[in-house]
This record gives sequence, C-alpha cells and structure tokens, in this order.
Amino acid sequence: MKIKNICCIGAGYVGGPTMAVIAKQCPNIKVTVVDINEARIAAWNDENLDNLPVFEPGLDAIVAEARGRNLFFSTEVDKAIDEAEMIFISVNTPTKTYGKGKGMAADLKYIELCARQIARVSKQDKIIVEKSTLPVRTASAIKDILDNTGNDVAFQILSNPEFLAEGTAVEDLLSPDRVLIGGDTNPEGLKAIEALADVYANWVPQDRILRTNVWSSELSKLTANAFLAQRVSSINAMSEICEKTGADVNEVSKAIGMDSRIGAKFLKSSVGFGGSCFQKDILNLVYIAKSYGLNEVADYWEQVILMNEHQKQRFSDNIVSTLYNTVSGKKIAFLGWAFKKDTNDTRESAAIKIADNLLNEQAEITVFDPKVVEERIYADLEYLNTRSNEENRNLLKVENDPYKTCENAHAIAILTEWDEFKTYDWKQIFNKMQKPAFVFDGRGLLDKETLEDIGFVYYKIGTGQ
Ligand SMILES: NC(=O)C1=CN([C@@H]2O[C@H](COP(=O)(O)OP(=O)(O)OC[C@H]3O[C@@H](n4cnc5c(N)ncnc54)[C@H](O)[C@@H]3O)[C@@H](O)[C@H]2O)C=CC1
Ligand SMILES: O=C(O)[C@H]1O[C@H](OP(=O)(O)OP(=O)(O)OC[C@H]2O[C@@H](n3ccc(=O)[nH]c3=O)[C@H](O)[C@@H]2O)[C@H](O)[C@@H](O)[C@@H]1O
Repeated sequence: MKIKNICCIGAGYVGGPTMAVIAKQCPNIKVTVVDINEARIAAWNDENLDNLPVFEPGLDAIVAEARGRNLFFSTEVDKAIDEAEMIFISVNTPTKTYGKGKGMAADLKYIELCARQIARVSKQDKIIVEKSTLPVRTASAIKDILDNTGNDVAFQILSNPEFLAEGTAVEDLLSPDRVLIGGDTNPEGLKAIEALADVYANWVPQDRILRTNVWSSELSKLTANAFLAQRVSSINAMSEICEKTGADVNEVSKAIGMDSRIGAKFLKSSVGFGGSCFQKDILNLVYIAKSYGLNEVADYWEQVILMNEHQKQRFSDNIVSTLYNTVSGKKIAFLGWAFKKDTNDTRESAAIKIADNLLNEQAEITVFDPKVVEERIYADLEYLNTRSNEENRNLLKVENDPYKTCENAHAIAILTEWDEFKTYDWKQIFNKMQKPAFVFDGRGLLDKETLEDIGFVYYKIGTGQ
C-alpha cells in the first residue's frame, strides 16, 4: 500500500519538524499538519521564516522548500483527517496535574480527544500512528475508541516514537540512528507497518528501520529517555564528588567515555537536565512500575529525577554561600535560559528553578538568552506560582545585550551552553562588574585559567577549587 496523503495532528516541536522532513523527502506525498492553536498554525504559515514557531537549525530552509508544494499547515482538522490514509498523532502528553496519578502519570486527554475526533470523522480505513510519547499499552485504549464507532471503518494502530533532540532535530530526522515501528503481528498489522516503513525508506536505509510489536515500541521510547537522563544524573552525581576531591569531571568523563562499552556521548556534567520530556517520561515510567506493584523498579528510576533536583538546588545554594551567605539586593546575571543551546524551548529548564531559588533569597536577576523572548521567561516563572507576577517582574529583568546584562553584577551564572558566550570579551565584562567578580559556570563552558587570569573568581561545575 503506497501512502499518498498524510495528516499530522499537533504542529508542535515534534509534529512540525517531523512532517517538514517527511514532506521534503517524499515530494509525492501530501502532508498536512493540523492544530487547534490558530496562532501556531499562522506562525507556521508566516512568509517570514524567522517567525516559525519552532527554532531549529536548518528547519527554515526545509519549510521554504516544501511548504505550499506538498506541505501544508492548517486548522481544518476534520478535513485533513478525512482526506488522509495515514494519521500521525503528535499532540502533547504532559504530566497529569490533577486526579489519580497527579504529578506522575502522563495526561492522555489530548490523545483521547484525537482518537474520538478521528473516530467521528473517518469514512475510510486508516492507519493511525502514535508519534507522541505514550505509556506502554496506550495503543489498546486508542484502538478501543476507534473500533467502537459503529461506522465499519478499519483502523490499524502503529507506534512510531520520535527520538529527535531539540537543537539537532533536522539532522536527527534526516539521518536517524533508527526508526522504530511497532504494530500488530497479524497480516493487517504487518501491512500497516510496511506502509509506514515505505515512507521512511525514501531516505532511511532499511537496516535502520526496526519493526517490533506495539508494546516494545511504546516502551522503548520511555526506556531510551530514561537511560539518557540516567547518564546525565550519573555524571552529575560524580561532579559533586569531583568538587570535593579535586578530581575534574571533564577528565573523568573523557576517561570513562573512551571505554567503548560506556561510550563518550551524554557524559557532560551540567546544572541539571531540562527539556519537556526527560522528567515527564521518567515520572511516567515510575508510575507504570508502581501501578504493577514494582516498587524497587520505580524507586530505581525515581532516583534519576531526585539527583537532577539536587544538582539544581546545590548550584543555587553554592551561589548564595559563596556570595557571603546573602544575595539579597545583589545583581546576578543569568547567561542563558533555554534548557540547552540552539533551541528557544525553555520547558523544565534548570534556569527556571535556579532563578526561583535565588528570587526566594531576594536576589535581583537580569537574564540574557539569545533566543528566548522576555514574555516566555516571565511565563515560566509565573507558572511556578511562587510569588506574584508583579514581584517577579520587579526582581527579574530581561536584557537583550549580554554586556549590559553583566554590568554591575556581583555574579554571573552560565545556565545554557550557547557557543556565543565563549566569544565574549570577558575582560570588558570583568571591568564593569562588582568586585570580587564571580562566575558560576553551570555548563563547564569557559576556560578556567583565562577567567582566573582576568581576575574572576571562577566556579566550574564538577571541578574542585
Ligand atoms: N519536544 C521534543 O523534543 C520531543 C517530544 N516528543 C513527544 O512528542 C509529543 C509532542 O511533543 P511536542 O511537539 O514537544 O509538544 P507541543 O506542545 O510543542 O505540541 C503539541 C501540539 O498539539 C496540539 N494539540 C493538542 N491537542 C490537539 C487536538 N486535539 N487537535 C489538534 N491539535 C492539538 C497543541 O495545540 C500543540 O500545538 C509529546 O508526547 C512528547 O513527549 C518526542 C520526542 C521529542
Ligand atoms: O523525547 C524527547 O523529548 C527527546 O528528549 C531528549 O532530547 P532533548 O530533551 O531535546 O535534548 P537532549 O540533548 O537530550 O538534552 C536534554 C537535557 O540534558 C542535558 N544534557 C544532555 C547531555 C549531557 O551530556 N549533559 C546534559 O546535561 C541538556 O543540557 C538538556 O538540558 C532525547 O535526547 C531525545 O532522543 C528525545 O527524543
């Protein structure tokens, strides 16, 4: 079965880039990305490619190539569902904020709404692809809703989790380590798997397209994120030991990473991992384990999150204690707010928690991030509900010039590893700061010797003083 018409529900960080790449690589397939968020769709359709709602290196060129040819962004959800043979569900699956499983389980209400809408609108057989990250066995809930419409339409449900990382989304999509497709093992299921595999085969080598059963596919996604986050928490745990013992976490990372069984990637110590998924997906895994009574398994994975919370807390505690136990009324400059470089995404960014901790100590914070807009920063703080919006706006300012951000500051906290921070004139920054001038480098980005030669008191995560 050759697919000619794809619809994707959800035009977010995953739906947008993923479909743009499918459209680029498969000019014969019409790809329509739909969303209920009108502003988001308008931004995807904006003539000015700088206004796309997702910033990803290389994405603008791909959208420019495919948009209007075989890539469309629309709010007409019903129409796109009706026309498509294959429907990707790429809506958000946040942590539940209410009811049973609050603070842990994935909130599947958006997924269920999609399933009900597909059930209501569909007149012909369709393949439904779970692109969102979902708890294992969600496909059976979707199938239940779809199979009970009474309108004689046959649905196949596939799991096709996305492994892209933000900031490298285009690269990851064009050249994925693997594409994972899970489906039913009966003949109809296998046919559906092959229909999706054929789409990817337009640019992904066959040996990188993995076929599994649905449950393995759903669970592999949670497992991959849990393993990745665990590596970060493991190296961050070592960073604290390094600081106490005089070892250097970067040297330790290099030494262990050269062991081919361990591998060199994902061993960079930091102020703590952020992003929309690591915490949410591990919490979800912990919830699933608990719901099967697997308490030791749940505790094991929960520790990855606890370690991450600790890493953020000790970073802000260290700022306070180093600045003579008080930051009240002191200006702290934040370089970076995004959860990692090369993205404008701030979801669960460590910077938010660190700002909140320091604001509790009455610090005056000024933030500069090359890609994050002022309103996003205030919205992130407001979401915490720790203090009034007015207080947040009084205590925290957002600047668009890094030098002004650091002027008169008592300390600088580096919270995102933007490359441009390395190119700044640090002598000029030093000259205009309060003395002693402190730098707390939460990303191990700058060169200790250079900074100390200038006169800074320089603290690098994972390095003893
Ligand atoms: N952000 C990332 O890097 C990655 C995310 N994922 C997973 O992909 C899924 C989506 O994540 P993001 O794209 O980051 O979320 P997002 O929040 O950026 O986008 C989701 C979009 O779905 C839309 N939506 C929700 N319900 C809808 C409905 N009923 N009809 C039409 N549109 C609807 C929302 O308006 C929103 O624009 C999540 O399950 C996430 O865990 C997986 C891999 C990477
Ligand atoms: O499911 C998802 O959402 C995605 O989550 C992560 O991607 P992402 O969160 O975009 O970014 P990562 O590069 O994984 O970084 C996550 C966080 O860990 C931090 N990190 C990463 C690597 C490292 O060595 N050290 C470290 O502190 C980053 O700074 C960032 O805050 C995974 O890498 C993707 O494979 C997955 O698809």
